[in-house]
Amino acid sequence: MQPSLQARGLTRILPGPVPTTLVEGIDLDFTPGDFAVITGPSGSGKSSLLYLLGLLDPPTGGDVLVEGASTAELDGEQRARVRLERFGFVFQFHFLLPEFTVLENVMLPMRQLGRFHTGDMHARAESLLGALDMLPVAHKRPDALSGGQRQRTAVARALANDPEFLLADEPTGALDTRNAAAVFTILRDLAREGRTVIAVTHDEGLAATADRRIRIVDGRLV
Ligand SMILES: Nc1ncnc2c1ncn2[C@@H]1O[C@H](COP(=O)(O)OP(=O)(O)OP(=O)(O)O)[C@@H](O)[C@H]1O
Repeated sequence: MQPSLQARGLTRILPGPVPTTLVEGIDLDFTPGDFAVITGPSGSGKSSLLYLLGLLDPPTGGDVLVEGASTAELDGEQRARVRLERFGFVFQFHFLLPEFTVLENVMLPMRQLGRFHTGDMHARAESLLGALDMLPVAHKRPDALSGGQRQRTAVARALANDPEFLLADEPTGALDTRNAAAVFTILRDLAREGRTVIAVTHDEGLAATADRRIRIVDGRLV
């Protein structure tokens, strides 16, 4: 199968009197349906790699290819557009907007993309929340939810624009064991639907449930 996302010699070194190497020389291929985890010791560069793959940070060397197309020459605005259209992100802390309801939070990326009519956005957000058993709390604000519910809202929001790539940085880091396992099951199911799902995790038990494990030490693949 043709890779959907590729890293080629991916490198990010922060300049300074003593340059800091975050990741160096990473080559990876991902295909639709991949459920991959990135593991490694604290400070090894896991988040840095994920942020590079998600076009959140620019590399200082190498390239990320999306559906075979180089992103090396894109400016900040073009990278943001690719992210909005093709990537969904889930972080350890959900970053939901507290003044909006769950439903409104999920609709926000659709508003940004500007591709959906209001009625369609509403229906789509309800459908995403329904699939994650979140409809009963769709009209609540994030501070009225449990940690697991907030993270499921964050997953629904990440799916708002039907991304090919779902990237998650320690998505279960703030959850208890049961909710953490539930979030991982959701991620696996999303990969089964044909998305490319890549998650950073410290949790060895959860990592063992992924199809593929990418281990990184001192910014390099091992
Ligand atoms: N903006 C930055 N400026 C300076 N150093 C940074 C910056 N971002 C990351 N680092 C350093 O780069 C290394 C890799 O960081 P990164 O967050 O990618 O590691 P990680 O494996 O995700 O760590 P953790 O598991 O603790 O979250 C660490 O030593 C970190 O301190």
